[in-house]
Amino acid sequence: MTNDRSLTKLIDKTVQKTQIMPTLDDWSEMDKIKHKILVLSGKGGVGKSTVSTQLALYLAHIGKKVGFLDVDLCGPSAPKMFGLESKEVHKSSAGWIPVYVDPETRNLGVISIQFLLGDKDTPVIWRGPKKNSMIKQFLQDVCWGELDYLIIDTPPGTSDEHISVTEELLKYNPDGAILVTTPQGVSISDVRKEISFCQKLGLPIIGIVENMSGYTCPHCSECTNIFSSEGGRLLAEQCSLPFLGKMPIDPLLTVCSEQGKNYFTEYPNSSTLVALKEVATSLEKQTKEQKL
Ligand SMILES: Nc1ncnc2c1ncn2[C@@H]1O[C@H](COP(=O)(O)OP(=O)(O)OP(=O)(O)O)[C@@H](O)[C@H]1O
Ligand code: SF4
Repeated sequence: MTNDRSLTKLIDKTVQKTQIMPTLDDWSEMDKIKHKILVLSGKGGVGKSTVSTQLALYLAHIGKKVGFLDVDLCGPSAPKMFGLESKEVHKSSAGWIPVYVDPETRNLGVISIQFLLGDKDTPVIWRGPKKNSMIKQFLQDVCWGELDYLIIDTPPGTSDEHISVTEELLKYNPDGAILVTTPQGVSISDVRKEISFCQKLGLPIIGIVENMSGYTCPHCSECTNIFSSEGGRLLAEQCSLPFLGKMPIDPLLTVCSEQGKNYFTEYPNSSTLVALKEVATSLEKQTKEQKL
C-alpha cells in the first residue's frame, strides 16, 4: 500500500519528470533549430540588445535562417531595433507565427511581448510566475521552422526571467550564452556574476563580446579609445573563456537602431561591420566546436 509520504514523493518525481522531459511536440519545434544562444549582460545599457539584434541581422544577411526571441518582458527593445514596432503577432493552430523582418525571404523571424501588447506604451506589470509562464510559452509555442540560429535577448542581470529561460532552454540542448560587457571595471565585475550564474545553472558560455570598445568617428572612421579598452578580452583570458570580439561605439549604429534600419545595407563599408563580422565568425567557430 502507498502511504502519504511515498505518494508525495511519487507526485514530485512525476512533476519533475514532466518538467524535464519535453513532449513530442516540444521536440519537433525546438529540434529544428541548430544553435540556441542566450545573450546576457550583468548591467543594463551595455548594448546587449544592440549586439544581439545586429548579430541576428548580420547572420540573416549572410544567408542563415535566424530566429530572434526577446524575453525582456518589461523593456522590450527588439521590435524598435528591427523596425517592427507596429507589428502584431498571429497565432495559428500550431502556435505563434514570428514577425518577419523581410516577409519575402522570411530569413529573420522575431518574437517579442511587444507584438502581443498592441499599444507600445502599455507597461507589463507581472509577478514572477506569470513572467515564467510567458517565457515557457515563448520557448514551446512558436513555429520557427528550420533555423540555423535562435538568438534569445534577455533583460540585464540575473532575475527570475533568466532562471526561467535558462532552465527551460536547458531541456533543448542549447549552445550556451554570449556575455556582453563594456570595457570598464564596473561592467566587467557584473559579468563575473553572469559567469557564476551560468556555471551554477550548468549553461555553457560561448564567449564574451566587448561592446562600446573605442569610438569610431563617423567622419573619418578613426577609432579612439575614450574609455579603458580590452577589459572584456582580459576577463575572457582570466576566466579561460573565448573572446568573441569587440564592437566600437558607432553613432551611425545608434541612429540605425533608433530608426529600425539595417546598418549593413546603410553602411556596407564601415569598420563596425568588420568588427561585427569578426564576432559572427568567432560565434560560428565556437558553436561548431561545441557541437562536435
Ligand atoms: N556599439 C554601439 N555603438 C553605438 N551605440 C550603441 C552601441 N551599443 C549600444 N548602443 C546604444 O546604447 C543604448 C543602449 O543599448 P542597448 O539598448 O542595446 O543596451 P542593453 O544592454 O540591451 O540595455 P538594457 O538591457 O538595459 O535594455 C542604445 O541607445 C544603443 O543604440
Ligand atoms: S575623429 Fe578626428 S578626424 Fe575624425 S572628425 Fe573627429 S577630429 Fe576629425
